Amino acid sequence: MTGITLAVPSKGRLEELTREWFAARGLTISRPGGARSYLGVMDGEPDVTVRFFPASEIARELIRGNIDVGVTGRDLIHETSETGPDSVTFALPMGFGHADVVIAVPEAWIDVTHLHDLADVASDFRSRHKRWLRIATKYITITRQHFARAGIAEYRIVESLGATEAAPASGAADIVVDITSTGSTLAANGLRVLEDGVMLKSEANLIVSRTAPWSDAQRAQVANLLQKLGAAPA
Ligand SMILES: Nc1ncnc2c1ncn2[C@@H]1O[C@H](COP(=O)(O)OP(=O)(O)OP(=O)(O)O)[C@@H](O)[C@H]1O
Ligand SMILES: O=P(O)(O)OC[C@H]1O[C@H](OP(=O)(O)OP(=O)(O)O)[C@H](O)[C@@H]1O
Repeated sequence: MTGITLAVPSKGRLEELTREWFAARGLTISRPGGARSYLGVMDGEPDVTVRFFPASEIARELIRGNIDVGVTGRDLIHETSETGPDSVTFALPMGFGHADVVIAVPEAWIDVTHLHDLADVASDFRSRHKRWLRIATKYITITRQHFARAGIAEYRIVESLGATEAAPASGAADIVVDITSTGSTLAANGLRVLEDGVMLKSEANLIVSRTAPWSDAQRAQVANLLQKLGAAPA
């Protein structure tokens, strides 16, 4: 195997900003096969194969070592696996895709402002309502880790694949863990972030796999690409 793989987001909010970011650093990514093709080219860099993947798959494949360098949100590396952050190097924050993974409760819960209040609520649910506090989220790993560190065990996760913020109003869950940037989706759904409820601050990052089995030539190619992008060596 020669050459290295750079994976960039194929859709969504990170796609265009990623390509603009590379272009601003003199490395133009093109998609010769059109928007439905998953193979790209970096002009003037024959050693670099560009692949377009969904942001979450980029996180998974960097951790597995199937791609060498990738662009995705920090949140997705933490969420994909507990050991995700140890399996990669965050080489460069890219200055876009800023968002926080937060714990939010219904605005009506006026006495619940901090995580320790939530711990009390969780026990109350068990003793008074005879059921678990339900948390709607797609951030299962991050939620479990954070709640375990906070010593809260009395809850259940309701896995949500979209419109997470609607879950408390619809009765599908009591509170949510989700990503937010402007806060407008939470506000529109009558939810408020706990004062100590930011679990993770995320932004798009240039990320290098630590598990990819590189030859010396590939290691040099990765170093060369990082240097051109102004990133620290991996
Ligand atoms: N509102 C937001 N503002 C800024 N960045 C965000 C926001 N929501 C998500 N992100 C960042 O963008 C990443 C990808 O989100 P996005 O919803 O575009 O993913 P996707 O993989 O394209 O979509 P899908 O989840 O539908 O497959 C998130 O993991 C996060 O890092
Ligand atoms: O704080 P805000 O600026 O309101 O952004 C937060 C919203 O953005 C993301 O959703 P997205 O726009 O990707 O929609 P989706 O969940 O339907 O993919 C996220 O899941 C939140 O719902």
